[in-house]
Amino acid sequence: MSLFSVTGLEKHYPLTQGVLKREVGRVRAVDGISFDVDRGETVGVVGESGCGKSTAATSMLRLEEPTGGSIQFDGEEVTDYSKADLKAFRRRAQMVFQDPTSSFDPRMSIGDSIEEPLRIHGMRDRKRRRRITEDMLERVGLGAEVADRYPHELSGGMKQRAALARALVVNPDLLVADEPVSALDVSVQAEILALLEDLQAEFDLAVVLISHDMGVVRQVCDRVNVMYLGEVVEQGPTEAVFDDPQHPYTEALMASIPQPDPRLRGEGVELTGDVPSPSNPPSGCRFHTRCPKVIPPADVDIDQTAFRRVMDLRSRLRGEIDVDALRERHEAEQREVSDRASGGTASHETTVATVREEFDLPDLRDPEADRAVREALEEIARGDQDAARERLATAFPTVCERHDPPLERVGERRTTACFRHEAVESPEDRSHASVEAVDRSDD
Ligand SMILES: Nc1ncnc2c1ncn2[C@@H]1O[C@H](COP(=O)(O)OP(=O)(O)OP(=O)(O)O)[C@@H](O)[C@H]1O
Repeated sequence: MSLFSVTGLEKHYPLTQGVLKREVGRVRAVDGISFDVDRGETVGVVGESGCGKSTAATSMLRLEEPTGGSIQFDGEEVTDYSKADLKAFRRRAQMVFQDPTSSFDPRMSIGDSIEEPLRIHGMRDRKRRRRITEDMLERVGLGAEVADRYPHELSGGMKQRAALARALVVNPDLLVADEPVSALDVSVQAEILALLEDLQAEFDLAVVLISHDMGVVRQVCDRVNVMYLGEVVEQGPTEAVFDDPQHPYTEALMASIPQPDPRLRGEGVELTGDVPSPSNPPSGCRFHTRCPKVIPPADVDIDQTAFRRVMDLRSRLRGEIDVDALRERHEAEQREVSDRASGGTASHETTVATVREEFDLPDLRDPEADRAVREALEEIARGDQDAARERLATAFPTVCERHDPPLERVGERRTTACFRHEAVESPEDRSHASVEAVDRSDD
């Protein structure tokens, strides 16, 4: 059994309205994630800003109360802990935060800050506390003399070293580090990560490392969990995930790592659109509204890029497309090119052309699909975005929207939640794979 594991961990925040604070919805910041970490292991949680990583970190340590799921630590259920149990747990499970400046009291010397947890956990002997503190300062590469200095006298990197010293002074078993290097200069980041690795080996720690940066994860994590909108979409040994990512979101994150050698860059998949709100996550696979590989319907002859663009148009058809603004911009551009256009008499055709251009929609080779897009564009020009959305939803159904892909095993300690995880070559295979996946998700 692992030292620490979470199963179906969930943290929802109520969305309230009015003086009576009536609950009108929920922010599903963390929506049922599961993973484990063992002694001597560093497990990463990676994803874009807002995907729920920090909430996962604080909920798994019960710094905030989770709204669901189980947390196991050394064979015990953390959600059942009494106050006294929690105090003991807080010693054994430490957290390091992103901003080393705000984690120190500016009026306290570094030494006093570091020995404070020892005092809180009952070590009365002042000299002993000081000895341990100085020893810890040496181990994090700062030197005992730093004990008498104040936070403002230290650089960001030094403060993060001191923060590690404070976390480790009580000899914990588990360390949760939330973006421990993202506030630091790039030149200092590698040093702190190397230190974290050394300390982890020395103290035989289980480490959960939270980061938005795939480069950081690659450097220090043995295994990784990729999170999107409150869910884990892929997990596995870091090497394997980087060598052969199974989820398009993982690929997209990897493509965002700066890579000077163009031969080593990923497929260049680009993410379109913003991260949707966790208070109203998309149906089916939550990533389908941005996924470069969203699965087209099997009976429509359409290439991947064109399908993505149709889906981009669809997802904006909740009244989000300001047709008048688009038209005005288009007309202004036209006026610059020629004086022929006379203001205020924009035609229906102009609007259709403008929206088509805005979404970079090509003519489709499948005549029926092409007709559906044309008719939808007409409806948009007439101001009926609902009708256009309905039409496109009917003409371009996708399994990714209708069904939630389950996390499935795709290798040794590897799982992913994507209907495309099987190698698919032809559209026939793809539709077959999708149907199988749908069948499984319906079980
Ligand atoms: N107290 C709260 N009440 C309501 N919503 C919240 C609360 N805390 C966080 N959220 C929402 O939950 C979602 C996840 O936030 P979280 O900070 O965990 O993400 P993150 O991946 O750590 O992002 P970042 O790296 O930017 O901190 C966000 O949409 C955020 O707005």
